[in-house]
Amino acid sequence: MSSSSPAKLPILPLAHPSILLPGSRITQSIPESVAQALLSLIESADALPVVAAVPVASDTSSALAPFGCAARILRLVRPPGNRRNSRQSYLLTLHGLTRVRLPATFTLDPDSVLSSSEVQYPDNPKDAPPRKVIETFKSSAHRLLDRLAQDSGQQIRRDGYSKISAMLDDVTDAARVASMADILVGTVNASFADKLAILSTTDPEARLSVAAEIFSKLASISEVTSKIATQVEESVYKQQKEHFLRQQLAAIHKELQSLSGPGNLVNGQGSSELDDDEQHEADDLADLKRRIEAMEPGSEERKMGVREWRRLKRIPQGSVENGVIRSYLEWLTAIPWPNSAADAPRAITDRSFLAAAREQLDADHFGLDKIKKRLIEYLAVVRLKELNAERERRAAAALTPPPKVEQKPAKADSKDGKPKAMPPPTPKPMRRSVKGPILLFVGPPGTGKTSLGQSIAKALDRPFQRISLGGVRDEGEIRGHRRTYVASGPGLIVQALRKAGRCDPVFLLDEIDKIGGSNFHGDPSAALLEVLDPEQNHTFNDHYINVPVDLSQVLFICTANSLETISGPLLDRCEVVQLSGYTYDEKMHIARRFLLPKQLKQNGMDADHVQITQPALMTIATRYTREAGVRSLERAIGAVARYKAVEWAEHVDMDGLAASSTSYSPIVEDSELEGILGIARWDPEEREREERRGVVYGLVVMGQGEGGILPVETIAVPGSGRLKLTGSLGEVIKESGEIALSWVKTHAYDLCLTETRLQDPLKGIDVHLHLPQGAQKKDGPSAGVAMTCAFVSLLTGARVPTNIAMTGEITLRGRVTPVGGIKEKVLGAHRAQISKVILPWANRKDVEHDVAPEIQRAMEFVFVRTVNEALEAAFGKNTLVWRNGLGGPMLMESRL
Ligand SMILES: Nc1ncnc2c1ncn2[C@@H]1O[C@H](COP(=O)(O)OP(=O)(O)OP(=O)(O)O)[C@@H](O)[C@H]1O
Repeated sequence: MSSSSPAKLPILPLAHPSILLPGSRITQSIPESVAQALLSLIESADALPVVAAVPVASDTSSALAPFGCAARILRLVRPPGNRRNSRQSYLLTLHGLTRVRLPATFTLDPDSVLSSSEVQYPDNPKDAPPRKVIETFKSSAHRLLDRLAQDSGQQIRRDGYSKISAMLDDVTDAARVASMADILVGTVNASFADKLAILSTTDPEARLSVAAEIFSKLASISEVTSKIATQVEESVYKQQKEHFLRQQLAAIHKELQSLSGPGNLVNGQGSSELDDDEQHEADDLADLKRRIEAMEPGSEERKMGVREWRRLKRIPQGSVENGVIRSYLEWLTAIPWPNSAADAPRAITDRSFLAAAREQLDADHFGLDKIKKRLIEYLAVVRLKELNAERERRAAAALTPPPKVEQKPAKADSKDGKPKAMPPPTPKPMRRSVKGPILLFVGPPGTGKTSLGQSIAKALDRPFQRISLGGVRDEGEIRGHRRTYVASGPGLIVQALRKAGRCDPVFLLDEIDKIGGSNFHGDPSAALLEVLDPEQNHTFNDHYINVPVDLSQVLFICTANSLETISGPLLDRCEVVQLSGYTYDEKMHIARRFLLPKQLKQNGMDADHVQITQPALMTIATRYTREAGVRSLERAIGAVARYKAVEWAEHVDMDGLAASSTSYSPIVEDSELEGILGIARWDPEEREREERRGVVYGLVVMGQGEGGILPVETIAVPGSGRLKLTGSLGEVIKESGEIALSWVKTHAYDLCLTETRLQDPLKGIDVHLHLPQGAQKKDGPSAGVAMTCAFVSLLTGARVPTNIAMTGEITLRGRVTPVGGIKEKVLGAHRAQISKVILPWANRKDVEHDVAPEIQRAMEFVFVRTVNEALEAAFGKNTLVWRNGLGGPMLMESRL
């Protein structure tokens, strides 16, 4: 850059941030002293005078910028008369001509007004700026002008920007394009710094580049600003619209309410507490927020809660999605998470805990000594683990330094939903590991499985929840359904956890033998496996909640009626505790001590109002019910109590309370039972048990785990020696039938059924074997002895007395092998008033250990090793005719 043609011009400082560019105009107010100096300049000059308008470089000092603009004075306006003395009262309009440079040595004299100084006019270079630079400049200028035209609300402004745009196109002279840059930068809303940069750039090519940059920057800012403005506008519009519609809705409701008459108005003011739902809504939301804030900082559940809370805030109220998120958050915050305050430890560590637990079990249940012993062992293990965990916790607490006093508690999320910075987390207390093995109570209905579970919960002082799994076919019932499903919700486990309100309850998983296996709804028993597995259940995944739920503190107890349908892996995780049913003696005690008082209380009576005699109670147990447990017995006692309640109420109503109660007798005699409970279901003489050829009684355990007797019926029909089996028999029991018949055929000659050893005893006949009680599926190896006896009875004509029942399996060689369920079977036989039981020799120990002494005394047990011994025990000594060693028949006493 070269400088030439120095000239002397009066220097006019422009107050910051005013700046004048060549080709532009500016109007400024100036103090009177400056105006006077300018006026004298105007008067002394021939034409309109020129001054150098120099900007003040910053607002902090009065130093001038090194460049200014030579400007012609266009106008100087004197203020009206009354304001003549005020400062800055003159208005000066200047027109910028060309840029000037102040000498480096120039300093402004504060005392002189409008001092003159030498200035230099920078030379224009000979070469015009290159085309490319001009193109870039023009396109960025067009982009900015278009943007400004778009953004401006007034038509006149839009027209102005379009005209400038057209003018720019018209300028083809490369030398003039640089002055266009000055004019445009002066026109658009460029900053002081940008304008100063343009003023200080004397080289036209460089000036075009700087101007292009400024235009691009301004266009981008304008674009972003207008985008944000549109977004804000849209959201405000949406909110306004929603608010407006809600107002309208409220108004419509109000109108409708007033139309439906004053009957609906409460307090005569036309509004009820039901209308005040906005307040409730706000309260509910505040409550929800509080509960999210109370969650453990940094935990998965809290993160999920915060995320969903933010979504809830974004979604308009009343929408379906809003409801879905609300109910999800209700669930999420209602689950007792491990840190929840309700998680109070209890006196399990007390020295008296086990004694108290024993008392509790005795107070709730009669008998069941072995089971109670097992439960006390179980509780002792739970207690020991708790004590160990406690000790470890203390040791860990002693090692970790105490938290600093100034540390503030975890702060809630801020109003805008953004989590505030968390203080460093305090060390987490170690999780208590109070797990014992998972108990599985197996036994017939009504034997106290559920109530034992309740007693354990009471002893541990933990909430008890019963989860019924009978008939659960869908995995979703255990694990919950994903939120994408309509009306989805959490599964049974999470529901129970919420009801329990603590994270360490006792859960009784009832009837796990009735849970469905794998099907197209998933595999519920596989889901149960995850629940019960201590390795996995600290991160149980409920599909609805979708945050790992810790079940490691939950004590699980399962119940089942039989073990047969429980899947192997599930059984593997449980420790089986067998309950077998009660003897009549035990039932009498349970009825007197527990069932009768309970039923009297439930029916508003007491022991003075109803007294059931011992024979009457025995009759209820033996003739009105015949079950392993005591549920029907309890029901029957309840029916007696209700009957007496009606009698008592009628008596009181008629005679008044003061009247003598001679007409009302609290005693319930044996003879009255038929009038109260109807005809007894079971006949004491067991008439239906007829002693017949080909029929014997076997012993079975039914599907519910209940023991009983089962007739084995056989008949001979014309045929060709085949065996026909009916009665819903399984494979194993069918095989028992085949083996029994083969044994009889092999020994037909010895039993004098045939003349020669090779003769078939079934010549011309088929044997049909039937096990009645039709619909029940029967299987299992225990009917071999009974079937053999039935075949022998059929073919020889000898009969087995009906007071005899038998169980045991046989081999082809005629040995009797042991079977299971002896206790249940013997109890069932006792209930059915069987007096003699034939059992395998190997089951002797089971009877000695498991069968109550009073039953052992009341019944005769015959233990047999071979089929021959069994036949002798069944038919009686010397009843059957056995061929003697010489081949002739050995005549014996016959019952034919
Ligand atoms: N040994 C007992 N002492 C006192 N009451 C008992 C005893 N056994 C059972 N009961 C009572 O019998 C009733 C039925 O018992 P419970 O409901 O526990 O049976 P359950 O074995 O769970 O039956 P289900 O297999 O059908 O679920 C309860 O009222 C219970 O208190």
